[in-house]
Amino acid sequence: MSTNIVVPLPLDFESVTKLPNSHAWTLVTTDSDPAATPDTVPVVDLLCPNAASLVRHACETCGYVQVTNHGVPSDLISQAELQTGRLFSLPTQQKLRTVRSPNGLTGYGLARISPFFSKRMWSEGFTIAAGSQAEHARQLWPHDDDDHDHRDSFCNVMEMYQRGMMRLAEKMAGLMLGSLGITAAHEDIKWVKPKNGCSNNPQGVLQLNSYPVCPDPTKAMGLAPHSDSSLLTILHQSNGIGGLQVKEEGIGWVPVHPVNGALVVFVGDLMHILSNGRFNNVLHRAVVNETHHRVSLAYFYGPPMDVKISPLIDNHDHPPLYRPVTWQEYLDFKATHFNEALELIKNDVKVM
Ligand SMILES: O=C(O)CCC(=O)C(=O)O
Ligand SMILES: [Fe+2]
Repeated sequence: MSTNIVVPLPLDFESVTKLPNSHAWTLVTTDSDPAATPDTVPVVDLLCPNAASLVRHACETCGYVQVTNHGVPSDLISQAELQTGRLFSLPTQQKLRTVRSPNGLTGYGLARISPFFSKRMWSEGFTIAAGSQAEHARQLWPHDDDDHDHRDSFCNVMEMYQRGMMRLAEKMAGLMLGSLGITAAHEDIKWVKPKNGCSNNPQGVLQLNSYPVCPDPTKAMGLAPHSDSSLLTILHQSNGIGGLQVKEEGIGWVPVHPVNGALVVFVGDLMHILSNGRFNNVLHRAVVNETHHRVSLAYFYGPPMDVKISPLIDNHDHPPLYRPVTWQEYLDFKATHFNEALELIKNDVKVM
């Protein structure tokens, strides 16, 4: 006898004209001041000679930075956004062929953080990892010649996009760590620049997010507040359609407006650990709107699964704040404890 575990599915957004109670949150727009502006708008040109120190400052204060001259062709980014929009505009039944299994990583489904909230989010997601786009594309477009075209273009673009993201993620990891005086020669982070043929490679997961037009955005939540479990995350958001917000100390929720040609890079929880708490793993969320379908592409970059991450800046003044943890162990922790996960791996630092 088999037990069927019911996977909660995203809403069929097109079929609803009113916000269902299941998706009605309190305190969504009332807890953010629409006029709030960030203290600084951290935009860094990666070709600028002092990019490293600007990135360090942004990571220590804001916990994110918008980077320009990042080396990922704008045409590739537009193609990836186009393919993402096309994927989410498929009929629900078609998307459901790739539904993520209860313990699975890839495919179509609700935001992974959904179980921690009693209300549903106004979004749907599609996760790609370790070449999973090929299998999912076959499920999405199983038939004729037209399908072949869709399948090939989806796979090619997503493959190239992930390659571009991995290169940029390696560059950003090197820049962030280098800005703290930790170079790739450091034994503990040799994996950032693996040698050819090395099996111990950093990992990347591509999360495509879709936020459909919403009948009542003041009560809906696109993606609830969270920090990312990665080392760093590279986010592309639709041009001209805002929705991303970050929590700023003493100010509250402030919008991160898309900057033309820029990609947003977030400090993830693991980078916060590596930097011994110096880099701010900023809380962020996405809100929705009444007129535009918004998509975002988040690339989560992390260490090889079996590598222990521990604070690399430890001296007498700053003893290590956290215990060593692998990405997998941390993800398991986060899956149980969500935003409390970091607190729970803290070392008992004695204050003298
Ligand atoms: O859509 C956005 O702007 C945010 C997405 C995000 O934070 C995530 O996927 O982790
Ligand atoms: Fe995020």
